[in-house]
Amino acid sequence: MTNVQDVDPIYQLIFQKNNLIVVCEECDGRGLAFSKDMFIVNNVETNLTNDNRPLATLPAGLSIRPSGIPEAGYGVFAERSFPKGTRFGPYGGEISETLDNWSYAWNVYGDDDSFKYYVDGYFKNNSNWLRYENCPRTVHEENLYVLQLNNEIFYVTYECITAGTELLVWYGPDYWKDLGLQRKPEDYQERFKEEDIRYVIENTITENVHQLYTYCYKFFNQTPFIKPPGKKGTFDKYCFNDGSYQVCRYRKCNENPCTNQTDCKGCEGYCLHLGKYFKANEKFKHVDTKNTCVCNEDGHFGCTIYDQFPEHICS
Ligand SMILES: C[S@@+](CC[C@H](N)C(=O)[O-])C[C@H]1O[C@@H](n2cnc3c(N)ncnc32)[C@H](O)[C@@H]1O
Repeated sequence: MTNVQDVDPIYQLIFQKNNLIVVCEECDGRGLAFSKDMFIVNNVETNLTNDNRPLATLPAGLSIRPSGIPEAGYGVFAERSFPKGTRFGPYGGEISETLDNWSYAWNVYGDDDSFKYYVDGYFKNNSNWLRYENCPRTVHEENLYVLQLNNEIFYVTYECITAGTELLVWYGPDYWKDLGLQRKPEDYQERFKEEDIRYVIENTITENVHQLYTYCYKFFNQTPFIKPPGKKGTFDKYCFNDGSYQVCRYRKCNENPCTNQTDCKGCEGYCLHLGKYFKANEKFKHVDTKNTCVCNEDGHFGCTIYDQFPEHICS
């Protein structure tokens, strides 16, 4: 049994206040300690090393589409609720000690708080979906906090996120020096009615929530995923089901039971999970590899500890 204090100083800071002891049985399989009260959203694993990589790593319940911030390019949106204290990540990218372009890079710090290296998500082929998260213009838009754990960068929600909200993380004071985007301690006080942002974080990770599940990805106008008509290739492609977007991994679309693979309307009775189809009553492992799920006749599936109706989270 390992006390969290031995594992990571940041967790010590977070959990000591709440007198929570995190033991190694509660590590997330990658050596990271976490509380059972923290909601972990892991990146989707992929072997892709081309520009589709960031989208292939996007967890269910999120989408990448044009940002609500003018001129900001793409952004990441919640497609369902995420409770406060939800941890996304880690941020993917090249580890380097120098940078040509700092727009997608985070600093990673050593034990003594000195700069260690950058994790740079500039190149899509070795990055992941977190590279698309934009920076809030004001403290009122901000809904994510950056957490470094064991040399990796994570984003944690410090409030409940409802469907349709763009996920926005403050890049830090240096990033926007020239554009004049800055934060003062008073801004946080006004927003959170607390003196110290750390206090807000400490109090986000105390909710005991059930892990949740959504069964399709949503992408909007993501050209890398649209396979040119009549062309062979390894692009992923869209399926349409009741007018909503779903995406199948092209490789796995061989398993698509539809006769026309771009039309999922004929797939009733099947469940789609991460681009794979399952027949009604068929059992399969969820992407987290822990939960057993069963496909229902209506095309939805239920998993051991997953709740299909997340609305209560923000109530
Ligand atoms: C880490 S990337 C975020 C993803 C980016 N929007 C994209 O489509 O690839 C950082 C870049 O996004 C844009 N960006 C992020 N937040 C912004 C904001 N509040 N206002 C304007 N541009 C923003 C800037 O171009 C910035 O250099």
